Amino acid sequence: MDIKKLAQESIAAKEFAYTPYSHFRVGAALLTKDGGIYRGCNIENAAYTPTNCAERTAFFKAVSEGKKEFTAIAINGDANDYLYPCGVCRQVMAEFCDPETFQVILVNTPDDFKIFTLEELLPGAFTKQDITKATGKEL
Ligand SMILES: O=c1ccn([C@H]2C[C@H](O)[C@@H](CO)O2)c(=O)[nH]1
Ligand SMILES: [Zn+2]
Repeated sequence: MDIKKLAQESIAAKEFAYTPYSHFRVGAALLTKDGGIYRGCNIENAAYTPTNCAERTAFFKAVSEGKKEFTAIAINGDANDYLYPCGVCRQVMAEFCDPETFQVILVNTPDDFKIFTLEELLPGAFTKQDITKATGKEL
């Protein structure tokens, strides 16, 4: 999968963003290990806190359809700059992705992006391995 294509998908994913409060649209394109792409957009709410970020929308769509292995996510916001995922979304990524290899691609334009590993963005994340260590239970 070429990065430019995933970057374009993240921009296209903003189309259905539901943002009557912030007017700030975010799109994400999540690449599965088997080459599928799940798009996500942010979905806001009058009560504010139920708002779902684009990144989590993409993850939850994929997981709800049985996908649990991912290689990369591209993210694009309306800011004309790189948009870094929030802490909650980083933690959701850590649940499903290998921190050393999963690529987080911050898209400014299809030709202008920055790539980080998840480990760089959320070093030492708390994961199910920590629970296994503490309880001896394989999860
Ligand atoms: O990484 C981010 C950061 C923000 N937002 C959304 C949440 C809210 O709808 C709007 C303004 O914070 O942008 C995302 O979807 N992803
Ligand atoms: Zn988020």
